[in-house]
Amino acid sequence: MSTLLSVENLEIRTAGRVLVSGVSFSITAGERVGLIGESGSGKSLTALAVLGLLPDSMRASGSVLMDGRQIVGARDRDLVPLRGRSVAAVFQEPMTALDPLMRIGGQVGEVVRRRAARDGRKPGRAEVDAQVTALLERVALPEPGRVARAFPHEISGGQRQRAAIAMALACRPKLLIADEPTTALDVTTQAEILKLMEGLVRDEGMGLLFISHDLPVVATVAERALVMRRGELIEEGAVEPLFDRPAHPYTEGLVAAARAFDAALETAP
Ligand SMILES: Nc1ncnc2c1ncn2[C@@H]1O[C@H](COP(=O)(O)OP(=O)(O)OP(=O)(O)O)[C@@H](O)[C@H]1O
Repeated sequence: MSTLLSVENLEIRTAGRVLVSGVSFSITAGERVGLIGESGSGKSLTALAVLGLLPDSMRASGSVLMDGRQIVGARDRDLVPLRGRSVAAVFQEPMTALDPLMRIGGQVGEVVRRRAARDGRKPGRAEVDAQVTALLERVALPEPGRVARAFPHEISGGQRQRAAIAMALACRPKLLIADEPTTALDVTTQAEILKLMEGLVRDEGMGLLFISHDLPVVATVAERALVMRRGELIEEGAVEPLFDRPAHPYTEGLVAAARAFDAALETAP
């Protein structure tokens, strides 16, 4: 399998503080990888570095090769074509991806148009509308026609996240980065969206970098997991052996905490 993303010795600093250090990993085409670790361990910054979206106050060094292009040190305008075509992202709060003043259909349609323009095509209104409906159906949104006409505040949080996933899918990226995409949702919606994402990524043959502090969630979607602690990658491996027989005491602690939480849920009245 060809390497889609290769991160080598990534370091991220701000104002003399090292936030991420010595992080190296790679993702092959179509591979689903989880990135886990407690809050503040550097997961989101690592994802932002891959997207070339670190805040101006931060400096990255090392190498991030996305689809053969170097992200570290690249100018923003050189990264624009890469975003969408090679990599797209879904974040915890879908409103980060959605414009509150634009109808859902218009927003998804805009991505469809941009994607077509990249291939040198200019689809007509009917074709764009048909693709928007197909995408909204693909993410299992009920009544896609109504959702397309709705503004973001007129649909539920779970439906907004499905719309954000539809926009990411419309780009047809080779790698999808999902940063805690279900954390803000109730447990049932969370399970539905995880199942949906896992199926979509598998069907489309996309790579997935799925970030979460929640081990069972990562085990649902990923084949391999990376464990971060205090800005460093401390363990990685196939999900099942990693969770069944963690080598690092920190991973062991994460697993034990997840098990204790599950047990508490089962015994709850
Ligand atoms: N804009 C910023 N300026 C300064 N420090 C920051 C900034 N963003 C994050 N950090 C720090 O960098 C470290 C890593 O943060 P990051 O958001 O990557 O963690 P995380 O593992 O994604 O946590 P969470 O699960 O809570 O999102 C933390 O110590 C955090 O306080």
